[in-house]
Amino acid sequence: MARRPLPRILSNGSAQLARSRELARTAADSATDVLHPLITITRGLRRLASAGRRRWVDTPKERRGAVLLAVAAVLMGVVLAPYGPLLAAVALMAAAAWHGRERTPAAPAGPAPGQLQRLTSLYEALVPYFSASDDPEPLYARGGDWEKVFSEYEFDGDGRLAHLVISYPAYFTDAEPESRARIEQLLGAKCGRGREYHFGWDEEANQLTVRVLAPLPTDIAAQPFVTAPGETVLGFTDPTRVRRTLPLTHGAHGEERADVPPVVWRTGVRSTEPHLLAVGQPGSGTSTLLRSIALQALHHGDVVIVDGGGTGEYACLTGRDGVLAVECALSGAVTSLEWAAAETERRLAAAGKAHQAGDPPPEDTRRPLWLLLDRPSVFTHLAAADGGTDPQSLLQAPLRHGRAANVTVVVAEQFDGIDALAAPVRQHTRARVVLGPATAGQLESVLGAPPHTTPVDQMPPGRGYARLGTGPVHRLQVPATPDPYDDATSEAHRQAVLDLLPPRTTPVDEEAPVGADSAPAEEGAGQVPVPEAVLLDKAATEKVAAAAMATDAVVPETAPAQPAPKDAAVAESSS
Ligand SMILES: Nc1ncnc2c1ncn2[C@@H]1O[C@H](COP(=O)(O)OP(=O)(O)OP(=O)(O)O)[C@@H](O)[C@H]1O
Repeated sequence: MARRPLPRILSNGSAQLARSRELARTAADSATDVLHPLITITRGLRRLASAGRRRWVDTPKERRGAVLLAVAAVLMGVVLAPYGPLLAAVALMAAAAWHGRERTPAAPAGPAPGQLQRLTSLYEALVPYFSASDDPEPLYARGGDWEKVFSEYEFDGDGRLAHLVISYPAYFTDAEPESRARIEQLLGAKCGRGREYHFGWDEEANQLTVRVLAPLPTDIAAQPFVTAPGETVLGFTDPTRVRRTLPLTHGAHGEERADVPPVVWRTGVRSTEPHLLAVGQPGSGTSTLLRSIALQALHHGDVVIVDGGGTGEYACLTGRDGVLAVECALSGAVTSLEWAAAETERRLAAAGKAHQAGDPPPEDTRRPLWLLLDRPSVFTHLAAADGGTDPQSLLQAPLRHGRAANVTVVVAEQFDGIDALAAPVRQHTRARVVLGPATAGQLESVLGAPPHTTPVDQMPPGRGYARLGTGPVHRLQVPATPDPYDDATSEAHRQAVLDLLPPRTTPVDEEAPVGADSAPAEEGAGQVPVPEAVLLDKAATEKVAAAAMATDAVVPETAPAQPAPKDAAVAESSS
C-alpha cells in the first residue's frame, strides 16, 4: 500500500511554530518597553503641535502679526540667553512628556441604575442559599449590602452581567456537587438564559467567579490540522483551560483565519487514555466525530470501520487507501474484528520477541491501527437474537493491549444503547465525549465529573463536552465533517471532506465488492448503496499473511492468527 507523504508542516511540528510566535511576541514587548519614553514624547509633541495649530487658527487675522512678533521675541531671547537653547529644549521635552502621558478614562462612579437593579436582585436571590439563621454577622441578609459580596462585576453592551466575583460564607457546602449545582442553576437563570457560563469555585478563598463564555465557533470545517503523529483533534474549545492553539481556516467558504484552542487526544504507546467512547442522542453528531477521527487517522495509520447504524454514513471511506474495511453487517463486523484481535496479538508477540532480542519493535507493529465502531450495541442485539458472536466480545485484546500494539478503539453509542456496552469497553475507554443535549446525570455518568459550565438551550450539532482521563471537562465543538454523499451537505463542506480523503484503491480482480464499483464519483452527490463486503487492501493482506506466519511461531494456541476474512475482496492500492 502506498503511504501518503507526511505534509512538511506536520513534520516540523507545532512546537517550532509556537516557539517562533513566542519569540516574536517577546521581541515586540521588549521593543515597546525600550521605546516607551520616546513614544510618549513623540505623542506629546504631536499634541502640542496640534494645540498650537488650533490656537493659530482661532487667532483673529488682525492679531496674528502681534502674535508672530511675540514668538519671534521669545525665540530671540532664548537664543541669546546663556544655555537658552538647551534649557528651551529640556522644557519642550518635559512639556511633551507631560502632554504625551496616557490618559486613562475616569473610572465610572458605580453601576448604572439598570445594572444596580440586576446586582441587587441577584444578591437577594442568593440570600436563602448563603445565609444561616444562627450566623451573628451574615454576609447575606434581606435588604443587605451587595457591595460586600460582589467584589468585581462587569456588564456587556446589552447591560447583562459578563463577569462577576461572588464571596460566600465559609459554612456554605461548596465541596458538595448538589450545593454547587443549585447556585449555578440560579445564577444561570438570573444572569440571563441562552448564554453559557463558566463557574470557578475557589474553595480556599470562598469565592465563586462567574464568566460568560463566548459561543464556540460552528463554522470550522474538516481540514488538515497541524498536529504531531499520535495526536487527534477531537474538536475546539475555549481558551480558559487550553493554552495551545491551532491555526485554522473558518467561515462559510474557509475564507477567514484564526488561532483556535483544540481538544487534542493523544494515542499510542505513551497515551494514558488509549481508547475513546463518544455518546449522544440520535443526530447529535457522533458519526461525524468518528468520520473526523478517521480522516485524521488515515494520515499515519489504517482504519477498520464497523457501522451498526447501517445508514452508509462511511461509504465515502470505502476502498480508500488505508481503509481496511467498512462493515455494515454482523458477519462482516465479526470477521473484521476477529482479524483485528489476532493482529493485535501478532503485534504484541512480534514486539515482545524484538524486545527480547534487544531490537526495536518491527516496522509492521508500529503503524497505527484504528478500530472505529459506530453503535456496536445494534450488533450485540442482533448477535443475541441469532446466537452469534457479539463483535464487542472481540474487542478484549485490542482494548487491553491496544496501547502497546498501536491499536486504538473508538466507540460511538447512543444513550439508550449504553447499557449494552460490554464491561471492557466501558473500562478501557478513558477518553470520553458527550455530544448533544444531555442531563446533568447523563453527563456525569459518562464523563465521570460534571462540567463547570451551564448547558445552552439550543445545542448545535457536534457540540458537547470532552474529558480525557481524569483531566478537566472541556466544552467541545467537533469540526463539521459531513458525509460528502449526503444531499444536504453544503458544497464547501463536501469539498473539504473530499479533499481529505486518501485516493481510492483499485480492485485487483474484475469481481468488485458490493458497493465498491457502484460508489459515485467524488464530485457526485446522493446516497450510495451500503457496502457490506470486507475490503482489505494489498498491504493489509500482506500483513495478515505475515501475521499468520509470525503467530504460528509465537502466539499461544488460545489466540490463533486469523487469515484474511474469507469473504474479503482484495483491492490493490492504486498509488
Ligand atoms: N460538528 C458538526 N458540525 C456541523 N454539523 C454537524 C456536526 N456534527 C453533526 N452535524 C450534522 O448533524 C446531523 C447529524 O449528524 P450525525 O449523523 O453525525 O449524528 P449521529 O449522532 O451519528 O446521529 P445518527 O446516529 O442518528 O446518524 C448531520 O446532518 C450532520 O451533518
